[in-house]
Amino acid sequence: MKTLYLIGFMGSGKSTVGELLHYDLGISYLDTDQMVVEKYGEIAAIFQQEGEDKFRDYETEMLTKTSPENYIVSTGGGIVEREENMAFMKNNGRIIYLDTSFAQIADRLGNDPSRPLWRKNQKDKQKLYQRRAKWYRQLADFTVMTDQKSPEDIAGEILKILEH
Ligand SMILES: Nc1ncnc2c1ncn2[C@@H]1O[C@H](COP(=O)(O)OP(=O)(O)O)[C@@H](O)[C@H]1O
Ligand SMILES: O=C(O)C1=C[C@@H](OP(=O)(O)O)[C@@H](O)[C@H](O)C1
Ligand SMILES: [Mg+2]
Repeated sequence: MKTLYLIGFMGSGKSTVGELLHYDLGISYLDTDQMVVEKYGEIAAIFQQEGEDKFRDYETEMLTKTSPENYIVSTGGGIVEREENMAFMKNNGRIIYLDTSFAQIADRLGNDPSRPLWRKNQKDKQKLYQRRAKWYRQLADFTVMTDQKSPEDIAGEILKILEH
């Protein structure tokens, strides 16, 4: 199976659904954020001490380590901030976009302090959401709407997509 990259905004469920698919399909799993944390430490600390650009370097480093076959990869919401990342995923695997409304994301994340870009004010977060939504849509081979669905239902929809 070609590697599956899950993309979407923070809180769309990439990490949660990625792990479910990993168990359902019995194939290997990676989360680019987890890989960064294991090598470089907590994300909030990286943003604070080294800046977002350095975090993006680490994120790209981890993405380019992922293999084109037999992996489920949950990406970070900002993976689309670099064109080289988008090109890498397009050339190496299949891309599924978890499309979630801003309102639902706000419900899920609340005041989560572990995501530095979620600490911005409401207007900036909405702008970021709109700017990235375009890229997610363009990049995706498939899109799954996630509002009002459980992670299990979303994983089930993806499994159906993979059967075709
Ligand atoms: N379909 C869903 N319905 C309700 N809550 C969800 C759903 N998917 C994820 N969550 C919750 O939203 C939060 C963010 O999920 P996560 O998988 O970390 O998203 P991402 O990796 O896209 O940022 C977590 O608290 C998770 O339990
Ligand atoms: O959207 C972003 O720029 C980010 C999303 C986060 O991952 P999730 O999308 O898994 O929350 C994480 O990579 C970091 O906090 C930056
Ligand atoms: Mg995640």
